[in-house]
Amino acid sequence: MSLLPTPSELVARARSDLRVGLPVVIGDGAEGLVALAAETLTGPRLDALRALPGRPAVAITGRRAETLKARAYDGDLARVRLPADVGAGWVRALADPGLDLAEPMKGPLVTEREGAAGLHRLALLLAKSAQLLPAVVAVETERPAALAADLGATRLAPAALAADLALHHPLLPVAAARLPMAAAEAGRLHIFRPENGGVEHYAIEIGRPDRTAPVLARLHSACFTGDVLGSLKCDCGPQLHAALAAMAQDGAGVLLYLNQEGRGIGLANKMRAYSLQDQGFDTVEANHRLGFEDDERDFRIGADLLRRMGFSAVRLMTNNPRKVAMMEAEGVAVAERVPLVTGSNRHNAHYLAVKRDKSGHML
Ligand SMILES: Nc1nc2c(ncn2[C@@H]2O[C@H](COP(=O)(O)OP(=O)(O)OP(=O)(O)O)[C@@H](O)[C@H]2O)c(=O)[nH]1
Ligand SMILES: [Zn+2]
Repeated sequence: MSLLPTPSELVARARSDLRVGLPVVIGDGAEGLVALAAETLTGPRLDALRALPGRPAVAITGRRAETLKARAYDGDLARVRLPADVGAGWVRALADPGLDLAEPMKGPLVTEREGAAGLHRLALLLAKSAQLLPAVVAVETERPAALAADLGATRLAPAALAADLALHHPLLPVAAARLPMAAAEAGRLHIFRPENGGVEHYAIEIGRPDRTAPVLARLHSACFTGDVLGSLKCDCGPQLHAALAAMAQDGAGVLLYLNQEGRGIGLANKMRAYSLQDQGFDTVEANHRLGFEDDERDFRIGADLLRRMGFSAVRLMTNNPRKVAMMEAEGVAVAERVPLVTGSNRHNAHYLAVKRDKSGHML
C-alpha cells in the first residue's frame, strides 16, 4: 500500500491548513486557485498572496453578500475585489460581522462578474467544512501544480474535492464501555470515528434494545451551552435529559450524541450568531448574516450510526420534521414520531417561536 495520501486524506489535511492560516491550492491542468481562509488570514500572508500574479478576490457566500449589499453575480457566492489599500483586518471583517465596528466597511464593494467561480465555490465549501467562516481570499493561477509545489501547499483536484465534500464518510466503532448514569444505570457509551479522521460522534445505549422492533431513539445535536452549562437560550439541555429519562422509563433506547454543535457551524460560529442575536436578529437571520444556511447538519450521520448498531426502525423523539424525512430517505423507518417538548422559559420563548415559524418545528 502506498504511503502517499489519497485524495480524501488530502482534503482532511487541507482543512487543517486553512485553520492554521496556510494556503490551499485547488486546481489541475492550467486552472487553479490559491486560497486562504479569511478568518485565519494574517498581514504577511496577505502581502505574500498579493505578490503572486493575478488579482486577489475575497469569495463570500450569497447569504453574506446580501448582508453586505454586494452584488452576487455568481448566484450563491460573490467574489469581492480586494482594494489595494486594505489589509488583513478588512478581509476578516468582510467575513465576520463581529468586526463591523472595529473595521467599518468602506463601500461600495465591487464584485467580479467575469470568469468562472467554480473553484471559489469549492474553497468556500472547504472552509465551511473546517468550521471556519465561509470566506476565502484567493488568486487564480494557471500553474496550480507548480505553484503548490513552490508554496509547499496542499493541492486538491477540483473533481476529487467536490466528490469528497459531498460524501458521507462511514463511521467506524472505536471503543465502547459500560456507563452507569443518573438517568439510567444500564448505560453503554459507544464512540464512532469517521474514516477520514473527522469529528467523532457518540451513541448512548440504554438497556438492551430489541433490534427486531423499532427502538426509542433520539438524535441529539451537541449544544455545549445548553447540555453542559444549562443555558436558557435554547431547549437542548432539558431535551437531552428528558430523552434519557424516557429511555430509562421504557427500559431501552438509543441516544445519538452528534457533534454538530450550532446546527453544524461549530461553537465559535454559534457564539458569533449569539452575538448577532443580542443585536436583535433571530436564530435564522444570524446564521444567514454569517454566511451560513439555517441548518448545516448532515443527518446521514445519524442514519449510518443507527444502522451500524443494528437498528433499522425507530420511534424517533423529535419535533423536527426534517429529521423524520432524512431518516426515512436514508432507509431508517420511522415507525412513530415521539414529541419532545420541554424546557421553555422566558429567554428561549422567541427562539422556540422562530423554530416553529421558520424551521417548521412541531412545537
Ligand atoms: N446556529 C445556531 N445553532 C443553535 C442555536 N441555538 C441552538 N443551536 C444548536 O441547534 C442544535 C439543536 O437543534 P434544534 O433546532 O434545537 O433541534 P433539532 O435537533 O433540530 O430538533 P429536535 O429534534 O426537535 O430537538 C444544537 O446543535 C444547538 O447547538 C442558535 O441560535 N444558532
Ligand atoms: Zn442548545
